[in-house]
Amino acid sequence: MINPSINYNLTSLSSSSSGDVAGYFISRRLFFLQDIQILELLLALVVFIAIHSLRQKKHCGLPVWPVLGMLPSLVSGLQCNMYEWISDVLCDQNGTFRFKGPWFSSLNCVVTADPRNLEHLLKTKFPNYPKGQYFRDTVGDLLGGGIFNADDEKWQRQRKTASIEFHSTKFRQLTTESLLELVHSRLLPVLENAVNNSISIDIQDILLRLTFDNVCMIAFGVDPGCLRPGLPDIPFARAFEDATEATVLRFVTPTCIWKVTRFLDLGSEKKLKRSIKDVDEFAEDVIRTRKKELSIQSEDDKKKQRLDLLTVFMGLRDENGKPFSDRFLRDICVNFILAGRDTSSVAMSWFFWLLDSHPAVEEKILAEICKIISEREDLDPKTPLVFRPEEMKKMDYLHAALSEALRLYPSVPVDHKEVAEDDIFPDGTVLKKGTKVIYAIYAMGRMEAVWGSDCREFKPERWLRIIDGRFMSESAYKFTAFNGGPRLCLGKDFAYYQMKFAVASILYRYHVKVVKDHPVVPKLALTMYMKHGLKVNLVKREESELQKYLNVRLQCSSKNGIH
Ligand code: HEM
Repeated sequence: MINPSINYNLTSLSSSSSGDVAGYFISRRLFFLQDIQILELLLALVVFIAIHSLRQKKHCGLPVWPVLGMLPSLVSGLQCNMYEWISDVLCDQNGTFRFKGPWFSSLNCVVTADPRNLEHLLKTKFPNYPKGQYFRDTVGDLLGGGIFNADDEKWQRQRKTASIEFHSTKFRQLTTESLLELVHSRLLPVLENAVNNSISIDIQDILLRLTFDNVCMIAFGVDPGCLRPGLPDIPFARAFEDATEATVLRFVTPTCIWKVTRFLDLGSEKKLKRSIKDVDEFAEDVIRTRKKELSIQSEDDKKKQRLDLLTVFMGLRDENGKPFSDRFLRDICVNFILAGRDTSSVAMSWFFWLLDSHPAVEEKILAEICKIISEREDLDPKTPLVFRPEEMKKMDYLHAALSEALRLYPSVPVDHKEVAEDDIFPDGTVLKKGTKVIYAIYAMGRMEAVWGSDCREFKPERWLRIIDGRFMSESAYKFTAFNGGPRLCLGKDFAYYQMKFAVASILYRYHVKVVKDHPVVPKLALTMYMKHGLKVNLVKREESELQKYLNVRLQCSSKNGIH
């Protein structure tokens, strides 16, 4: 901007100093200053017009910059909470927008949170929306040909076999028994130790250890012991975590760059290579040992003893009638560990965080638990309380509260598909072959159009039938935390069972109080971890507190606690 006072002085000085050398120089200097100011003004104007004209190119409400596309908006979204940023844009754009990334990146995609589009891509036109080559390339080093990363027949074969296994009575028995053992002989003692020593704990870390031990039992039939006293550092668990973190980085790095870095064995690619090597060594060791064990067992023993996925797949043949390769067996197990490890534990962490600020919900959960156990005919107050499978089924309010936590904080916040042939979404979005489609599960929970004006509130009641208070499920295309259609989460029932069992066992014994001012933000990862974990203090429940809910008197053998 021109300063008007200088302009005024300029005119008066130049006119009053004609013939005066000093005045001449002064006036020249001031003219020079004026020239500079005009130049500055022109320059500012050019920059302003350039910026303005570039910014004028808006698409879906977001500025599109030359070369960079919408990247600057994404980067500013990343500074705060990326999932909130996506939610805001989607709410603004009625549920779908097209993201234009830099020309050199792989970020161009269509982002949607419209249930009609989700039903279309997950069910109606399922074959037209595979995981695709981009996803396979990006996660291939870690996941290989496992279920998460496979399409078509390769996926179908694994899905079918695993589905039969997951729904078999024996398998359910194995998983419930191993969970019971882990909760009662590892989780609760670790929590009790924290209470007795008055120490805060990171409950997300504890729950991750619980589900890691549990899923390794299911997948490999081995117990890594992450939740043993002292919470030891388990190299396999660490390698697994490092490998998933480094893999996620590939999604936000241009493909050509991470491929060159991988070739040169630098940075996160070096870390990825090393951690995958450690994961592979662990898997190879387990596979070798299992093969040896099976080779010296009779057929009858084999059937009786092991029900883990590794043993099941070892007994099968591929499409050529040959046993599966060790590499493929490794891929199957690694994929199941990824599927079952973080998802349930982060869901429980967000649940405990929400509960901390919703005491009325905690009261209702407690009332429900107590009502259920008071119906036991053989309730023995002297023995530690272990919830029974049939009791878990009756916990409708807890089921609703966990679903509500998952609606607001889905363990998989965004998911990905690729368009196989040109298509049009029900909302009219045109999709060219090869387009990447991101479905924003986190954003869906925040869309008024989907959940109503109270969508951001934590209200388990929205999941209950008014007439009898029983749990009421929702369409998988509106509540997509477990995916939907043919690729619906295979572990959904088990996950609910596991979460209800662990949460009920904890809440019955302790108040879980989040440490004051503990920062809670999601981490950018495949699964929605809390970036700083969840620091909590546990407070033992008094017997008198539960008395108001129980019809029967609980006599605790310990002084003031609940078994
Ligand atoms: C709260 C817990 C869980 C949540 C929110 C959850 C969510 C999901 C989601 C969103 C998918 C789709 C992923 C994709 O295709 O990109 C999925 C798939 C899958 N989940 Fe879960 N999951 C949970 C727990 C589990 C557990 C405990 C297991 C097994 C032990 C499991 C096994 C699987 C498998 C095998 C698939 C792949 C299905 C397929 O592609 O056909 N999940 N899950």
